[in-house]
Amino acid sequence: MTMPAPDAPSHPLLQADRLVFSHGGAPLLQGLSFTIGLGLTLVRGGDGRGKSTLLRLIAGSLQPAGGTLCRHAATLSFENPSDPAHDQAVAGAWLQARLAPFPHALPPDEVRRLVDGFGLAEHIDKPLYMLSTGSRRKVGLVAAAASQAALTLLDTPFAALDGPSRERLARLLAEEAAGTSRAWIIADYEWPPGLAGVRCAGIVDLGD
Ligand SMILES: Nc1ncnc2c1ncn2[C@@H]1O[C@H](COP(=O)(O)OP(=O)(O)OP(=O)(O)O)[C@@H](O)[C@H]1O
Repeated sequence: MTMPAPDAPSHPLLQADRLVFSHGGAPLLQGLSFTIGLGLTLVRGGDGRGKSTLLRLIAGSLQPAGGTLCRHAATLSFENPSDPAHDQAVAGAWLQARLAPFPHALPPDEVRRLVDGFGLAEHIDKPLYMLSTGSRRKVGLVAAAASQAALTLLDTPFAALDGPSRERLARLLAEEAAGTSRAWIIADYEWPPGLAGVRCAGIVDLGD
């Protein structure tokens, strides 16, 4: 089921038309259509309804079996620092490498402010395998925020965060919700409580 965005986006950055996808068994997504514009869009759904799969389809790491996905965004950020393949990378160097392809990424002093804001200063010189799950996720959030990507995908972004980092993330996303340059897709079970009162530009509902 897809709920229409509250307002049709005036700058569609992504259009999905009758998407079909299966991991091999019964179809997980069948005839899913939606449009994503600027601000924050929620991809919501219960356990196993395909939220993460849809993000991977949008990112292009999976291909739909049917339908079309048209991305108009020039740049896309979808970070997964928890991937064991990144274990040996030093957090600061990993961040730098992740930001390198983004032409409008924040300058180093602003990245540093984000690192400090998420309480990561003491971890920035450590390899990722030494960081807690939450800290690894925060490094990914800093990369996503600092990329200034036109389209940014976040999978359950508040999960495993400490209180101050949840607040920092909520502030960041609240600012982005009011912004006019970036689209963010947040996959989660519901609109995160930390974003209560923040404008949701649209909902793609995968059901319960
Ligand atoms: N690589 C894969 N191969 C086979 N099945 C998969 C694969 N990835 C996910 N699935 C299955 O597809 C379904 C959707 O998974 P997905 O992770 O996209 O859902 P989700 O909504 O993000 O779930 P959750 O919120 O529980 O993480 C689940 O039943 C999952 O087990």
